[in-house]
Amino acid sequence: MPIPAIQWYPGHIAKAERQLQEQVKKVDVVLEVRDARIPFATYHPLLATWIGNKHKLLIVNRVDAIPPTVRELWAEWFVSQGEQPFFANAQQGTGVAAISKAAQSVGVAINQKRKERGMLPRPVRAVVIGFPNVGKSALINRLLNKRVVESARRAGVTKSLRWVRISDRLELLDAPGIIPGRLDDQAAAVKLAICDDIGEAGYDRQRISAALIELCQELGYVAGFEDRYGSIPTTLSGEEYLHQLANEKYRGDLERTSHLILNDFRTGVLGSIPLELPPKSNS
Ligand SMILES: Nc1nc2c(ncn2[C@@H]2O[C@H](COP(=O)(O)OP(=O)(O)OP(=O)(O)O)[C@@H](O)[C@H]2O)c(=O)[nH]1
Repeated sequence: MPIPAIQWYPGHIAKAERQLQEQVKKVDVVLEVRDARIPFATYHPLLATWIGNKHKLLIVNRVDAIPPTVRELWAEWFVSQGEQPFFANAQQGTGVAAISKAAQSVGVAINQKRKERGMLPRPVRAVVIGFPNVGKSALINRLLNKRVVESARRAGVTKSLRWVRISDRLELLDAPGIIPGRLDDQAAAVKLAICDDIGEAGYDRQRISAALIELCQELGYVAGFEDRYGSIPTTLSGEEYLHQLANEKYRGDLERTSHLILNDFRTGVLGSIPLELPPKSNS
């Protein structure tokens, strides 16, 4: 498969990294959101350095977009790595109460220390961070129980910092921290593009939809293609299938067909499709 041309802007990345680090500095606990379809591609290798020894909660969002069996595999794998993941559907609010509770419980230890120093208790401070489009704003809205942060299918812009109180024990930065894309990993970048986590201007739609087809072949999630388009991309390459479908549906219009496939994947029309699976354990 040819390597798709993802374009990056180093200046923007440096600025986003600085902003994120500023936000992290101001809080006690970081709520890191990843996309359940691509938990690895929505992880940034420098994140641990940025977070330092602050508390972190790992939120695997869009759990509705993967099959329950795959969710279980990820749960086991994260636990084997010493992480305690919280699975959520921030759009519907599923799993959000447990996240709020876990964030508030971080405050217990903090206030115990404050008490020992003769200080009054204060709410624990948190920030939601993650790659674009993973569901940060939707999670913030659910935590706040109201719609104050704009949540939309597009790349976001961080606004000025403001605290919002969730309870007398928890305060949240109202602007999510955006983790900038990864320059160094093309395979991850392709998955981010497939999942709409990179602005459309940054990639070639035909190549990305061909890559999606091949990932579905590799992982064995092609049944939805048959239901939707009447054929399964088994023996064809991603590009060949794209051409075949374009000829059948849109008189060879590859752009339109690519748009259709990507949109069908993103909206779940092709079914629950994970684009990554956890590594198999050796035991
Ligand atoms: N199916 C599903 N959709 C979700 C979920 N969480 C968020 N979404 C949708 O995904 C889209 C992006 O969500 P946002 O909350 O705007 O994502 P974000 O991370 O704040 O995005 P940026 O502002 O680009 O950084 C919206 O259309 C949400 O409704 C989820 O758990 N499941």
